[in-house]
Amino acid sequence: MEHAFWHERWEKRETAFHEGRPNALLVKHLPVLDLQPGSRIFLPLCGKTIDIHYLLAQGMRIVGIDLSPIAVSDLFEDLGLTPRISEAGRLTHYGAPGIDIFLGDLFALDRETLGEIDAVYDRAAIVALPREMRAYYARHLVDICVAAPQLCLTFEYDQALFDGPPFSVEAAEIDHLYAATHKIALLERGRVPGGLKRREAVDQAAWLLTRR
Ligand SMILES: C[S@@+](CC[C@H](N)C(=O)[O-])C[C@H]1O[C@@H](n2cnc3c(N)ncnc32)[C@H](O)[C@@H]1O
Repeated sequence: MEHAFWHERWEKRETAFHEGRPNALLVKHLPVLDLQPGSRIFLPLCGKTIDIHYLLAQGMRIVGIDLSPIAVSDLFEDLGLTPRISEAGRLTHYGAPGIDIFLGDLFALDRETLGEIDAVYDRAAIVALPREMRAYYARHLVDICVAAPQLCLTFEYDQALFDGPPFSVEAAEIDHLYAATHKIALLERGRVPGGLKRREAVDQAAWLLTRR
């Protein structure tokens, strides 16, 4: 999607993707990432997700990136933290103890700026992007995230039923995008409780991607 699309969503507060509680699949499957307190976990396209509050409460350190200044300032306000704000090349860095958030385009985030990470958590990130951008997204993550394992959550439904985002990302696409670099394990697949956009026939899947 164009940047303007997302800026407009945040300005109009059309943020139905934002969950009011920690994501159930994250809570269930976080242990597979085998992280320790102090581990640094990267959330691409992080918005102001409550999952960040949850991961901080587990003792994790967070690094995230989002395009929207509204999302980033809401996130720090919700956390009750006052960030230190500085330039980081084409991005702006918002930092507080245990948390680094970059404001700007994921594709402008390089490996050095991201720093060392222990895991990647993709929730509502790959599914937020149209098909042609997903290949670019996956290649970029592989490039900047080096050997970190990834917990990736996807939706699967008949794309003819409605337009994304969120888009349907089927198992074959995960395989196509990541099989060359990662071992891929399906942790769980099941119906999305309540469906999506008033459609019931939507599944969600949780994938563990570990670097070969
Ligand atoms: C569907 S929302 C998901 C947010 C969050 N992961 C969550 O679970 O609530 C997608 C987010 O990606 C951000 N975004 C879209 N394209 C981006 C890009 N190229 N770089 C950084 N952030 C982007 C949007 O501003 C939006 O907050």
